[in-house]
Amino acid sequence: MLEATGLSAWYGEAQALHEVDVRVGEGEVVTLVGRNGAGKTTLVRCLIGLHRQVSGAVSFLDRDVTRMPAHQRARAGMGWVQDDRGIYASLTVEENLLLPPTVSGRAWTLKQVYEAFPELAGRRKAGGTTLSGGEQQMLAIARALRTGACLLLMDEPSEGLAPVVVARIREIIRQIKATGVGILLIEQNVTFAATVADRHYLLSQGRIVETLDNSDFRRREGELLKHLGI
Ligand SMILES: Nc1ncnc2c1ncn2[C@@H]1O[C@H](COP(=O)(O)OP(=O)(O)OP(=O)(O)O)[C@@H](O)[C@H]1O
Repeated sequence: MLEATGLSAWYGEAQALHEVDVRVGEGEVVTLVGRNGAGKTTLVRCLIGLHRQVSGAVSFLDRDVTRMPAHQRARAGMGWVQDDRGIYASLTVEENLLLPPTVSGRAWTLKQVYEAFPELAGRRKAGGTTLSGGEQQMLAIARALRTGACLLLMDEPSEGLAPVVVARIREIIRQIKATGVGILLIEQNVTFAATVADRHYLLSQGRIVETLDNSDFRRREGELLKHLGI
């Protein structure tokens, strides 16, 4: 559903991505793994249309979106789950859930959200920022699903969460995958990545240095941890 070919990106004169190719299929979970500064965030920003100093091509659902601005890519079905979670502090959980525009017929209803995220159902009248980190992460994911996005791009969904909450996020990702939504995760937590994804791209200095299916990734988990320093 998403395919980028020969993506290069710059910040002024400094090149941050070099001829990167990535692909995410329907119902596929793919991670971008690499050290700080490897280019993971830049790559996702290029895919969703937020970084414009770029060359190469991006296609989404068989449409060339290379020149499409970010808001149109969102309308076409790309859902961005940011690392700061982007929750509106002055709104309740339910108001946060009612806010996103619907972009497709697969948009989750409030009922579906509350069934899949009982944690949010219990907190529907609570202010957005009174939530725990895990609940905020769930709200950010649920909001993207409310739009009907068919591809979710997530920035380190496991970051800063207790192991029991990380396990819950893993469960949620699997549940979303089962609906056919494609998921691209920036993930520094190799162990989490290995338990949730089908495929992994290793980035180093703005280049994809390896593409691994999950069995190879798991087999090399120790080595990857050591060599990547992540
Ligand atoms: N706004 C910016 N201006 C100039 N250079 C930038 C900017 N943002 C990122 N860079 C540079 O681009 C390169 C890739 O950074 P990027 O943030 O994409 O990496 P990352 O893998 O996401 O790292 P992190 O995990 O720390 O977010 C780095 O060399 C970084 O210094």
